[in-house]
Amino acid sequence: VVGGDESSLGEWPWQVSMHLKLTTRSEQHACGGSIINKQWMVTAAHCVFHFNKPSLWNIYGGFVNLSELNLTTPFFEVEQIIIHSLYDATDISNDIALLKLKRPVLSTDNILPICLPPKENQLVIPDYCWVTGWGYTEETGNSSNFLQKAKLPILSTEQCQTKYLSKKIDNDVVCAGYEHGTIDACKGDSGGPLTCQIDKTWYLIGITSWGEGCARAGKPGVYTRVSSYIDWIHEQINNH
Ligand SMILES: COC(=O)Nc1ccc(-c2nc(CNC(=O)CCc3cc(Cl)ccc3N3C=NNN3)[nH]c2Cl)cc1
Repeated sequence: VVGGDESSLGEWPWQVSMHLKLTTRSEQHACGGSIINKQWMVTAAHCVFHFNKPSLWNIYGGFVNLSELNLTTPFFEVEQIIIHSLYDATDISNDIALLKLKRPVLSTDNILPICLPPKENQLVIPDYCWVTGWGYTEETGNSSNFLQKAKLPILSTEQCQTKYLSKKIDNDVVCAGYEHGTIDACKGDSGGPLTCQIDKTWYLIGITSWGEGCARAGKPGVYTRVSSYIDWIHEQINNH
């Protein structure tokens, strides 16, 4: 996250770090993700598309400081990876995937699921929501040790389309960002949550997906709109 602030433990208890095992003894934060119930988490399809073997991933939750993780830190193992069948890497559409964890997550103060929104736009999305992650803090920077958070204005689909004239911006994505840029998600944040507090409840409104650079003026972040995939999510969870 560019232009964000450090989060405190327990502030975003659904946020997980997905570590990709590069060799038997080395792994690295690759993407964010969100816990949605005891045994399932949601991330971006592009995070797992080329790495769709469950044994490649270690999932860490309940922490904010990446540098405190070591090879003795407990992690969740992945049982199954379900990538949306209509995910298209060329236009990054349907950028959503579900991971079933091998064992149920025991909720603690620092590990709790985020609510899924109702399908389609039954909820009124507030003017501002929050993006969180351990991604780069500058476009040409590096990832953050501490989980970052940033509040961003939500754009209408029409507004967002005017920012990306060469792309197709439809109602399956939601855009967030200031006209002047400055604050945005960045490399390493993808798969993580865009969350909004509505009537005291936090909802997973978006999944960090793509943008043109990070925090550039007139180039908002583009997030998979979770409310467009609620039927798909429930179908997968009930059938696997
Ligand atoms: C110590 O461990 C590490 O350093 N690990 C580590 C892990 C992952 C990556 C990494 N991840 C990606 C996938 N894309 C994103 O994460 C955000 C895309 C995105 C979304 C929005 Cl909404 C807005 C802007 C952007 N945007 C555009 N340009 N840049 N960002 N690319 C790379 Cl590189 C790099 C290093």
